[in-house]
Amino acid sequence: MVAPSFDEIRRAPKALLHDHLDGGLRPATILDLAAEIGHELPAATPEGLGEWFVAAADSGSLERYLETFAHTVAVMQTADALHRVARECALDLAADGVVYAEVRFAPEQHLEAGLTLPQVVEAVLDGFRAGSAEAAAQGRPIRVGTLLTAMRHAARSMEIAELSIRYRDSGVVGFDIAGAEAGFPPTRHLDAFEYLQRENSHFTIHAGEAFGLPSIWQALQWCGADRLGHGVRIVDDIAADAEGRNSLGRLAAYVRDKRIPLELCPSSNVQTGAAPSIREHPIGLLRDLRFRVTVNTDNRLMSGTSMSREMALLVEAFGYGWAELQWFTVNAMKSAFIPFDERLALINDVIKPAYAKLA
Ligand SMILES: O=c1[nH]cnc2c1ncn2[C@@H]1O[C@H](CO)[C@@H](O)[C@H]1O
Ligand SMILES: [Zn+2]
Repeated sequence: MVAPSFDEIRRAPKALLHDHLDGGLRPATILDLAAEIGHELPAATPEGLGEWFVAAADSGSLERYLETFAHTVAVMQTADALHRVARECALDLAADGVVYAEVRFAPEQHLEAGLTLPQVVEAVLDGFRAGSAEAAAQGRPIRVGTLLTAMRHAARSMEIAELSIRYRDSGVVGFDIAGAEAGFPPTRHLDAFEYLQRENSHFTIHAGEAFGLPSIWQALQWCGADRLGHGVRIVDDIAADAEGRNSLGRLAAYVRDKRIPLELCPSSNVQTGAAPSIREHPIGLLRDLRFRVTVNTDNRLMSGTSMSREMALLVEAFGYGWAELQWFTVNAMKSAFIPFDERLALINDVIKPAYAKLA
């Protein structure tokens, strides 16, 4: 078997469930926007700035990794800036061969210059629409769904959940909580999750990244999350016996039995210290055990990565071929928050025919 090359992976259709809008700006755009508002940056060229983000995020701790977002959030405070960033996000993902993406951001972080929450959401949704239309015109169709994130240390999750329902027919497909995990358990936002369940809505929760099993357990069994953002620490509930057979604890078994999607983000996990290296990333074990594994970018800017690069890293580390790459892609599509018939159409009309040709 010849390993899929980077160029081939770029051409293959890919599905992405976990990507932060404020973690994926083009460095040149940050420079432009910062100049307009007089925001001081740690580097003066696109190359230098890109390298700075990766180096600063390469910190071994989620808290320090998150500090780098101060610079991206600072330049995303006007409707024009939000529109530009969202438009470029759709174009960049489409250029990388992503055909379906759920992109998330926290509206509450974009109010510093006087925008209201609805204005923030509308600017981003418009930007995604514009970028997707341009990408389609260039022969690279992409469907972008938006997830609204509430910051777990703050107290606006109910408001943001309501916002996600208000815009559910205009491009918002779900809800999430993000930010530092230790000390901010999912149940802090239980009222928001219960509200969303009553609204028949979908949500994912960042859990099991910088904190372990209790966070995953709460996200699923108290809050009712449809998917786990990262969820990588579920391996703490898997043990190998003397013969090397893996046995699953009750929580890990539940996650696998219920086909709970894991939004794994290999490079990001190495940077925050959630995994020692790509080669030692639990994705290898979780795939072997047939958990519903998906591959994601998390923050393309902070990790200097793309969907194609994450897949290429896995091909290199684990010897994966087209069968595995198709499996990751179909898993993601099955786990998407858009309606079932639309997921099926992408799987059957776009993804499977393309991988059949590549294999
Ligand atoms: O991997 C992550 N874990 C937890 N929080 C994150 C991660 N990546 C980004 N954010 C946080 O989510 C906010 C909204 O997009 C970002 O501003 C960042 O603070
Ligand atoms: Zn994330």
